[in-house]
Amino acid sequence: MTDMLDQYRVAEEPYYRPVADEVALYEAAYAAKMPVMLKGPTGCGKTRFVEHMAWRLGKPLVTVACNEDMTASDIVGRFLLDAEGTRWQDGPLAFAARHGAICYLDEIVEARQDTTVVIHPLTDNRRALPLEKKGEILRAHEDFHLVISYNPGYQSLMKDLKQSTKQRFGALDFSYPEHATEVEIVTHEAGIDATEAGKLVSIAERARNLKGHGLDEGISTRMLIHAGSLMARGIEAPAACRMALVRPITDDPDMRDALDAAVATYF
Ligand SMILES: Nc1ncnc2c1ncn2[C@@H]1O[C@H](COP(=O)(O)OP(=O)(O)OP(=O)(O)O)[C@@H](O)[C@H]1O
Repeated sequence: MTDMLDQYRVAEEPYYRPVADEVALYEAAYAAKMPVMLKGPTGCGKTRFVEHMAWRLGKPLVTVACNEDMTASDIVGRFLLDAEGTRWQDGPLAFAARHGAICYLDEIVEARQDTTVVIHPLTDNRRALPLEKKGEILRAHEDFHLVISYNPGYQSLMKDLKQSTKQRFGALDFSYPEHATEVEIVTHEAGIDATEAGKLVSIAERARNLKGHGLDEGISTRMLIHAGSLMARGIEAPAACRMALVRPITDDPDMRDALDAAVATYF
C-alpha cells in the first residue's frame, strides 16, 4: 500500500510563481481542514498550484479529472471480482481519505449532481465517507484534504454546483497573471527570453479583450507556453503563434484574421 501511495508523492518541487497570497491562504485552509475550491479559466495555473502545495506540505496528491459519465462508485470504490473472489477496491476519493492524501477533483461541475453529493460528508466536521456497498464509514485521515476546481466561464443554469456544495468550500480566484508575472512564467516554462515572452503575453492580452465578442475563452498561459516551446525549438514566431495560439482557439475566419493581425503587430 505504501508503494501505491508513493506513486502519488510529488518528488520534485513543481515550479509555481505565486500571484498573490494564495500560498499562505491555502496553508491556513489546509491546517483548518477547510476544503478549497480553485476558480478560474482553463490553463491559468490551478493544477500547477495544487501540485506545488502538495509538494510544500509533503502530502501525496490524487487527481481526478471529472466527467459526466463518472458515477459515485468511480470515485468512492467498488467490489471487483478476481481469482480469489470479490475484493473491495477504494476509488480515488476513498483512497485519498484513507491514506491522508490531497484529493483534487478537477472540473467538478462536469460530474453529475448525484456524484457530487458524495463529497458532502467529507467536507464538514464528520470528515467521513460512507462506503455504503461495503458497509463501512471511512473516517478521513488527519492529513486528508479536498480541493476542487471550477471554471465559472463554463457554467450554465443547467450545469452549476449546488449552493449546498459551494458553501462547503473556501474559494481562491485564479485568473491570468499580470503582465510581468506572466512573462516570468512563460520565460521559465518555455525557455525563451523575456523579450519574446513579453510579446506573446501582449498578444494574449489583446485576445483576452475579445472574450465574449466572438471568443469563448481568452488565450491562456498554457497556450503561451506552447507557442514559446515551439519558438524555443526554432519555429518562427508567426508560425508558432498560428499553431499554438490562433488555430486551437477559434474556427471563425474573421476571428482568426483578427488574431493573426494581433500576432503580426508584435512579430
Ligand atoms: N503561477 C504559475 N506559476 C507557474 N506556472 C504557471 C502558473 N500559471 C500557469 N502556469 C503554467 O501554465 C500551465 C497551465 O496551468 P495549469 O495546468 O495549472 O492550468 P489549470 O488552471 O489547471 O487548467 P485546467 O482548468 O484546464 O486544468 C502550467 O503547466 C504551467 O506551466
